[in-house]
Amino acid sequence: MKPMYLALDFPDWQETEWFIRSNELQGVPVKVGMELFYREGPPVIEKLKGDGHSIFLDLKLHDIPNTVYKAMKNLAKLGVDLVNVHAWGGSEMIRAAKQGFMEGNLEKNSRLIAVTVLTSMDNRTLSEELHIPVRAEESVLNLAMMAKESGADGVVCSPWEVPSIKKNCGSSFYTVTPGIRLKTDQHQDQQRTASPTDARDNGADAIVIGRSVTASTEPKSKYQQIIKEWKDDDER
Ligand SMILES: O=C(O)c1cc(=O)[nH]c(=O)n1[C@@H]1O[C@H](COP(=O)(O)O)[C@@H](O)[C@H]1O
Repeated sequence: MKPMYLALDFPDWQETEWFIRSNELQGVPVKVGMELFYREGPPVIEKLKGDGHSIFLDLKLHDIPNTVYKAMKNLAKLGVDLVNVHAWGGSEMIRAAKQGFMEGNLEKNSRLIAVTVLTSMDNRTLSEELHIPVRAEESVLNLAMMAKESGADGVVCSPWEVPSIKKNCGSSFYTVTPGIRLKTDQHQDQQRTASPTDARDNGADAIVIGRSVTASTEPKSKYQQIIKEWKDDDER
């Protein structure tokens, strides 16, 4: 089954562990982001791996190529499924990240992916604030093609951009889609949102789900509801 990564956006390990255990989510695929990693560091990855979780380590590296190369070499040694950089760091930075990733990577099945346009941004953010003269879909596709050319194994994008990425970058180019919300959910700071069904129907390879589950009054049943929508018909 295609993975659904649960975003463990919690302040520390204690709260994370409590949430996983009390909702019987032991062993599900998880995403570790800046909040948890900056507090707990690499040991949190070892703990989660020891508990059987596959991991998307989301630290979105974005710096000069040499710094990203060295940082990625260290991150790759943690042996996670997915690790990411910002595509806006440019082709040279992504190539450097790939070099570090390959030198440090002990798990041959892991992937380096590039974040295109954050799902919290819309066309207005791009045009009015960042002075980018193209719409989000076009910017995402340009970044995806550049990332592929530079050695990335896939991208982070919204589900709506997956079909054009697959068409232009090939079906094996991996697409991970956050900004997932059920129709009745709050969108919070997300702009380019989609439902798990939309993500599935658009051909996303993995989804990321956070607050719709973690901030829910009934996280366990919400998780089950979302994963049911995400599964292919023949897996139901
Ligand atoms: O790289 C990411 O994971 C990411 C990229 C992006 O464009 N948008 C995005 O929301 N994310 C992450 O995906 C998660 C989404 O969380 P929720 O909005 O709570 O579902 C957060 O941990 C974000 O940091």
